Amino acid sequence: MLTIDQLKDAKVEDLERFADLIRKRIIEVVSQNGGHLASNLGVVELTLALYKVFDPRQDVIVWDTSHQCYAHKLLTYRWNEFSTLRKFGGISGFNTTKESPLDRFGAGHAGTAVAAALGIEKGLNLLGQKKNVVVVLGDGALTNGETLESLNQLKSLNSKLKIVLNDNGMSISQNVGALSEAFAKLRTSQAYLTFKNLVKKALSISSLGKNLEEELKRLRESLKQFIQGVDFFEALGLKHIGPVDGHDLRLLVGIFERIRDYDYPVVVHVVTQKGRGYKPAEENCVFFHSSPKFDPESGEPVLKEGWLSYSEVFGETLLRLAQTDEKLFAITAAMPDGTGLRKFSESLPDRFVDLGITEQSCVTFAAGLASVGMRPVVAIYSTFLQRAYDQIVHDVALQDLNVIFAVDRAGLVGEDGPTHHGVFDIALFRTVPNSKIFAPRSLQDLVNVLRSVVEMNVNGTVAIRYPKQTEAGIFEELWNQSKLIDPFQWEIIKEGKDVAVLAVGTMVQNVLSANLNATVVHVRCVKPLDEKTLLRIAETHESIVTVEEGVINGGFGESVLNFLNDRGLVKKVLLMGIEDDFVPHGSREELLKLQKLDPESIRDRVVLFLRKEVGTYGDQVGMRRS
Ligand SMILES: Cc1ncc(C[n+]2csc(CCOP(=O)(O)OP(=O)(O)O)c2C)c(N)n1
Ligand SMILES: CC(=O)[C@@H](O)[C@H](O)COP(=O)(O)O
Ligand SMILES: [Mg+2]
Repeated sequence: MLTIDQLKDAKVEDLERFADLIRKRIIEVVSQNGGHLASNLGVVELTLALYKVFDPRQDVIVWDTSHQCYAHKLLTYRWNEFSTLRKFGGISGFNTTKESPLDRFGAGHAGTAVAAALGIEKGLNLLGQKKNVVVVLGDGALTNGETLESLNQLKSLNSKLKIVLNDNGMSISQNVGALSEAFAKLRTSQAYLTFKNLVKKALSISSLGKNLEEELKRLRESLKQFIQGVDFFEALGLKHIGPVDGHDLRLLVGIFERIRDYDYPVVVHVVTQKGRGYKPAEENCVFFHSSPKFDPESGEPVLKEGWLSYSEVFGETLLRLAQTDEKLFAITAAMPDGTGLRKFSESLPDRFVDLGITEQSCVTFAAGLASVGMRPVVAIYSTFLQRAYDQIVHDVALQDLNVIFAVDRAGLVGEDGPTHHGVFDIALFRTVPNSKIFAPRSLQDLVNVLRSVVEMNVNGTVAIRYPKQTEAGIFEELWNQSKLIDPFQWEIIKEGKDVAVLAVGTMVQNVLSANLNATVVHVRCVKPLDEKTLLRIAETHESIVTVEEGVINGGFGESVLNFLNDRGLVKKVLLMGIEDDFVPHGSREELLKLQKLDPESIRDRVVLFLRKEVGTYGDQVGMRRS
């Protein structure tokens, strides 16, 4: 066990031992629970040096995205509880103020730290509190629009932010874009290597009382002929130190000590290695970015053989379709692997882009492509697509453009928790005029829906949502058995008595497993409603239940209520979905149970609903909470 108190008392020579302890603990727990292994192993020295000099109890340290916060958590009094990382009721994989006041700003989405830190700094100044505000920012998050917008404001806001740029050359996969190329040149240049040694020398000189930054500046000037410099920071009015070795504890402590009292904004550009100190993660940091459980000895992951994710099936299907349809174009926001597009990117590189963590730009870029007749498919996780609401409305829908949104990780994602659950997309897309929302219920259904949308030219703003889930299957068989369907038509899977359950996508299986004597309908198309089928259901059933893995507010169930109300059809209706609250982290199964969306809960609730006389919407809301 190690705490910040021990760190404060330690000598710099002890820190290497501390780094070993922290790495061991991270590997031990992540191998059991899964988690963001590679990013966390890369920032162990950086965190130790930072917390040796700054103090998260006094200063404000804001971690961008915060997927790399494990060493921070361990040092800030969560060593033992860390064994519960990402488990239901346990420690979150991200910073959250609900867990500790030392997690100063909650996050999970990238690019928020600089803006938040600027606000914090401004607020503290107005409140007369003198504190250092420090941001730890990844090179991937640096290229995000929100980060760039905020960096552009540092000078005019008279900020004194200290920004530690953690440059490992990687986003989840290889970082992209011009800035990232410039950094790559800098990292590998002879100048950086020479500079590393000179910085060490400078530190020993500055201990004699000279100003480190002046010395570094002088050194940089003298190296200018070698350095293909990143003048970027200078243009933003930021002092810039580095690049420096982010695993050299003594060097980092020395630099942080010297910048602590600067009264102007400064960027310390540190170079780290993702996965550092654990060979399997060093060798495959993409896989170990967000790792499943693995054997700590061999690094072998625990995977289910013969199971396919919806993402893989989406990627394979799109590739097949694109091989014969030259208009199809795939776009990802820094997640070629997570979205299943890796193979597409390698097979059809001219019709694929990874634009980095720029969800908004991805959508408008797609709109641009569509405006000249291409057929773009934007694959983004549901939670990150929230960022691009205006682009969906203003750049795609209002312009009548044909863009397909592959909304991955729709529904509860499990261990990543509330920052990542994809529960708002139905409500989001429902508000967009003329949009279409599809929710396949199986891998085969996903292939059929995507094929049909593309081959039957379903136009406009089209969203296809699917979960973070694997199912047994072989892609070749899914493809060979695929067929064109009318994607707008609901499917009556089972005829029953008294009650009809309208289940969206993933919920079809749970409703079937609930084993109710009910009519079960697969709502393949959430919007527009299949009015013909809904009217028939309403004519033949007294009670209707809707079940969706998304928020009830603004969700599918509400559209059914509106439809019935508009036609004066008085029915008993129960809406099931995600309540008006954030859902914590835990396994998907645990969370579905918590939300009463597992088969047993669905069964109990429907039975109770049918027993009770419920005639008003208010009663139904009451019922949902019982
Ligand atoms: C808005 C948003 N888009 C995408 C992601 C997914 N994501 C999480 S971490 C990450 C890479 C971040 O790279 P970097 O900031 O360099 O951190 P590193 O993992 O390299 O330490 C991405 C793309 C996210 N969290 N938020
Ligand atoms: C921090 C972050 O946003 C990503 O790393 C995300 O956790 C990946 O999720 P998947 O593991 O579902 O791809
Ligand atoms: Mg990075």
